[in-house]
Amino acid sequence: MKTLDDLIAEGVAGRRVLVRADLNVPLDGETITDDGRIRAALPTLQALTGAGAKVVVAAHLGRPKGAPEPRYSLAPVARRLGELLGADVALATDVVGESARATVAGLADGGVALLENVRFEARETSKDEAERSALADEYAALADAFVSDGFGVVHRKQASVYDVAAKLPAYAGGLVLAEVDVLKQLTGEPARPYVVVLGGSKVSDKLAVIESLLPKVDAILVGGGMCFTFLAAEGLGVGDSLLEAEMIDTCKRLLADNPGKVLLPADVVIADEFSADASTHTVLAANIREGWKGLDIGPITVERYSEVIAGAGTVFWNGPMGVFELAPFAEGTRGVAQAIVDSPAYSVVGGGDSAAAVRQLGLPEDGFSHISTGGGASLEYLEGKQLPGVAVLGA
Ligand SMILES: Nc1ncnc2c1ncn2[C@@H]1O[C@H](COP(=O)(O)OP(=O)(O)O)[C@@H](O)[C@H]1O
Ligand SMILES: O=C(OP(=O)(O)O)[C@H](O)COP(=O)(O)O
Repeated sequence: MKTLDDLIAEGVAGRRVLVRADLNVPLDGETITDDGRIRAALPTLQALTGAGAKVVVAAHLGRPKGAPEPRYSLAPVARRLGELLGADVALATDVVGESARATVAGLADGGVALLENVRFEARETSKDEAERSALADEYAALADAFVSDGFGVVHRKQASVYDVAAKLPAYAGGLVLAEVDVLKQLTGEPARPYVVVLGGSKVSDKLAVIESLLPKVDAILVGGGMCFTFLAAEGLGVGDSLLEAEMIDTCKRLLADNPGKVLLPADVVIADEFSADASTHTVLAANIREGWKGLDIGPITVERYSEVIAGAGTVFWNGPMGVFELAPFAEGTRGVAQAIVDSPAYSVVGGGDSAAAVRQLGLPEDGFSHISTGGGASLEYLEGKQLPGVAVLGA
C-alpha cells in the first residue's frame, strides 16, 4: 500500500491531489459544536500544501438523500477549515459540476478547495457499481492523485471513498494509517476482560455488528438508542423510544445464545418530548410509559456499567449512552465516560459524537488511550471485516 509519504516523495508541487476526508462534524444550526474531525484532517492537508500540491478535499456531512439540502452544506466546515489552516478554502457549490471544475482550475499551488457535500450526488452512495464508477470518473477528472484520509468513512463502499481509488494513483493518508495502527492492538490479544460499550443512534448499523463482536469480547454494555430494541426483545414496552422492530428477533436470539454477555439498562430517563425542556422521569426499564421516549440510561445502570468497566483490561466505547447534547440526558454518557477515564484499562473511544461528548462534557482526553475519529469504521475493523476504503488501497 502506498502512503502519503510516498506521494510527497514522488513530488506533488503543482499537482492536483484529491483528499477524501471525514469532516462530518456535529452542528447546531450553522455552528460547529465540535471541530475534532476537522483538526484531525489538518496534518495530511498541511503536508500536501507544504509540498506545493493543489489540494481538493471531498467530504460528506450528515445523510442527505442524494440531492442538495442547504442544512447539509459544507459551508461552515469550509470556514472552519480555512481558520485552522490560516488560508482561504474555496467551497464549490456543487460536487463535480461546473463550480467544482472552476474552483479546482482556480487553485494556486499550496491552495485548498472543498467540494460541496458528496452526498448531494445520489451516485455517491448508490448500490449500483456502474453509477458509482461514473461519478468516480468525474472525481478523477478533478485530480492527478487520490489520498484516502477519511478514516470515519472507510467502512463505506461509496464513490469518493472506494471507487475513485481505482481511478487514480491512490495513497493512504496519515490519519487512516494511524487509526488502523492503534486498532490493530485490539484485534491481537487484548487484555481481558475485553468490554465493549455501545450506544448512539445508528441502531441498525450497530445491531449488525454486535453478532460478530460477541465471540471476541467478554461483555457488551448497551445504552443509547441501541438498547430499546433489546429491551423490546425482553418483552418490555419501550413507548416512543428508538426501535428497530425488524431486529427484535435477532436481539432475542443474541440474548438467548449469549447468556450474561449482553448487559442492558436497568433504568432509563424518559421524556415526553425530544427537548431540553421536556418533562422527565427516571424509571425502571420495565416501566417505560406509553407515549414517552427513553433518552438516557439511568443512575442504577451507570453504577452497574461502571463496575464492569472498573474490572476491565480493555474497553472499546462507541456511541453516547443518551442524548448528551441536551443537559437532562447527558448524565449517563458522563458517568460511563468517567468510569472509563478512572479505569486502568486500555481504552479506545470511537465515533464523531462519542469523541465530541468526551470533549463537551469536559472529560480529560488523556483519560483514554486513544480517541478515534471513526465509530462505525472502528467497529467494523474490530469485527474483523475488511474496510473497503482501506482494502482498495492494496492493504
Ligand atoms: N436514547 C437515544 N435516543 C435517541 N438518540 C440517542 C439516544 N442516545 C443517544 N442518542 C444520539 O446518538 C447520537 C450519536 O450516535 P452515533 O452517530 O451512533 O455515535 P457516534 O457518532 O459516536 O458513532 C447522538 O447525537 C445522541 O444524541
Ligand atoms: O459519523 C460517521 O460515522 P460514526 O458515527 O460511526 O463515527 C462517519 O462520518 C460516517 O458517516 P455515515 O455513518 O453517515 O456513513
